[in-house]
Amino acid sequence: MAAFLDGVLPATLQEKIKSSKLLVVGAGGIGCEILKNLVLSGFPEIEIIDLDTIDLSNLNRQFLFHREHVGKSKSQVARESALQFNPDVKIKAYHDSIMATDYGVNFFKKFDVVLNALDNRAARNHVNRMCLNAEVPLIESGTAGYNGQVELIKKGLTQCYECTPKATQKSFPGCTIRNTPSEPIHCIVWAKHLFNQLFGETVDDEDISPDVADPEAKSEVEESSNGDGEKKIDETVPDDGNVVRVNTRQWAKDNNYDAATLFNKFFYDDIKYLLSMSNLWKTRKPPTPIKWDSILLKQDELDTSFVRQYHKIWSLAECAVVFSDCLKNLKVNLEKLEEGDSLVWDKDDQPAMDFVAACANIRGYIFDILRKSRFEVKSMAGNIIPAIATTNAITAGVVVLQTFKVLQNELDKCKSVYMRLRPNPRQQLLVPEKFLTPPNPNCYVCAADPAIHLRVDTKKMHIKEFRDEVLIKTLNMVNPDVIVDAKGVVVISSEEGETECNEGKLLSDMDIVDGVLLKCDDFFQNYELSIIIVHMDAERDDTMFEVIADPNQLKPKEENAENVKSTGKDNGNDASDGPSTSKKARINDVDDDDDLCVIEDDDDDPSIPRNAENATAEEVIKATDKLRVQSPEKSVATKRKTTTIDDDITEILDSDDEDGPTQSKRTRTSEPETGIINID
Ligand SMILES: Nc1ncnc2c1ncn2[C@@H]1O[C@H](COP(=O)(O)OP(=O)(O)OP(=O)(O)O)[C@@H](O)[C@H]1O
Ligand SMILES: [Zn+2]
Repeated sequence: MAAFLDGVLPATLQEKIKSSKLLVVGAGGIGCEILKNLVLSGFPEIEIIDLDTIDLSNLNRQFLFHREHVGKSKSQVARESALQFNPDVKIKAYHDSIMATDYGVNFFKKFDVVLNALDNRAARNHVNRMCLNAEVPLIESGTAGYNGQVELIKKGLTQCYECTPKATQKSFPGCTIRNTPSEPIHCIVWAKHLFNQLFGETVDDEDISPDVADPEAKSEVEESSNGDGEKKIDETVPDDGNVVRVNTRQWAKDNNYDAATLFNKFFYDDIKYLLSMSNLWKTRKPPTPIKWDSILLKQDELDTSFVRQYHKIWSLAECAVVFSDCLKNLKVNLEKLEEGDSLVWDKDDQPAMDFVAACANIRGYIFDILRKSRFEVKSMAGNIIPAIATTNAITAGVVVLQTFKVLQNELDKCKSVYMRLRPNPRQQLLVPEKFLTPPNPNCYVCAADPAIHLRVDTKKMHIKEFRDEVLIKTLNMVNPDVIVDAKGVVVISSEEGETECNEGKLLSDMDIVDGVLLKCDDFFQNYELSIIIVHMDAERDDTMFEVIADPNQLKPKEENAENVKSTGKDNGNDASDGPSTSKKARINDVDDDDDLCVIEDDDDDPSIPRNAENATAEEVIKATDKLRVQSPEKSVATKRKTTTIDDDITEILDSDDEDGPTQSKRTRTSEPETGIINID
């Protein structure tokens, strides 16, 4: 084996390698490369886990997989392919989620090093906690287009994955999505919401009907709204004034998902209603409602080969054909499921993707917004930064080099490394961090006695929401137990059914009010957290809750807002204070499935140093936080509801920095990056 030839690796390292056992988490773009490197480096015992099967779109960069493997388990095929390089290696493959309860702390303790090659935060957070508990060094990695990052996470020595706040999801005001779209991405988000309303898991914040509570239109619609300012999609049939109160899915089912009926509802009736909100159109171009019949004739003349021309911008009639076909297919797919189950939108699912491309473009025609090809819509809707095979390969190479250092106990040399597109003035493409970043004493995961403040309207939040949205979705617990500290009352139990009766209660019903201390415990993650409740009276559209890790952040709302305004920064973003920026969430924000996204320049973000020469060491640390960054600024100006599309990334800028990586937080654009690998 090449790596064991004398002179390739030092003899001492060879010895360490021979007696080590590694876990690779994820067998995708980076994971496959890592596995290949490990096998070629002579590692004798490797375990690899991945929950997914191989997709056609993986083949352009995941070289352990070939066409005949499509549909098969990633981890198992990766194992088989890697064994061809070296049949003597013992590789154990698991086709499973690393978050499954089978993989507890003892499972992690078996390994000398864990190598993460994941694509989502939930799993990254979880592995972070398990490795901290098991006291196993974790090498965390990620790529975004041409940028990549590798870092060591070692309990007590370095920052953990959750020491600094994560990137916030790019969010759009709900009214923009529902009433006044102006960019293709607004139409795409709306179309994804429509998919969920009709076929997926429905989420209140993903309503697609006109929003009469839009502050801009408020005065004129106040009288006509139903008191709470909301106007449900299903309540509007303006032509005949007949208000039908059923939910969207039920309404579509009752109409047998008839293309003409649905089309007229979403693209004619609702648009007519929007037009009636005349305030909205005083400074904007009004939309043009479209009737199904008006495009029907043109549909018959179509040559349907356009459907697979992914770079073509479909005409209105073509969109209507796709809309109609997808409705039929998706309806069949939905009917195959058990009653109550729903479809999950997936960019790689043909009808789901086609549906979103067609609906987004129809809305584009209505609002005179630039139309996009299916290829572009896929890129934007799937939050894809094209994965670059070479970045993955380089990143995986660095992961294995870091593994060597860990095995040789040279932890001080394991500084984070950033991959960049062009060399810096020092001719570096791989830019090392200057020092190991120490743990954050306020981290709500790796600090000695982690505690957070939770600002919440205790009279509005139910126990179930508290568990699902705060503990599971935001704080990443898997199966929490919660007791009121002073009284020992069990609020949430991890035992099934034990506290079901509490789920519908409000926090205040259970005496969880301002100042109360809750003890939360996730047995599986071996994670204990104290939560101190801070009551706030939430107004409509206010943030549902705020997680505050740094008590200094616990200032009156107005004061905080002022700070944000006056400095132009979110004051809590100081990495030295850790996840001090409050983590804010609305009930039903979309989940952050992927750490990568479609990007756009965000040159105005003043909190990001452009040039390391001008940046203090802290600023550089702050800016070089990997694929996780800052919480959102408190929105002081807007009362509009927001909706989100997936994540944000931190990207290394090609600046003239002398000293190290400078990163810029980027957000999405309508234009894919250059150098795209065709994802279809
Ligand atoms: N909880 C988890 N347990 C195990 N594996 C996971 C978990 N979450 C994600 N993964 C795996 O991590 C891998 C990440 O690889 P990568 O980023 O290349 O994604 P991909 O799905 O292969 O590609 P793409 O998302 O670009 O289509 C995927 O194979 C994914 O299945
Ligand atoms: Zn931490």
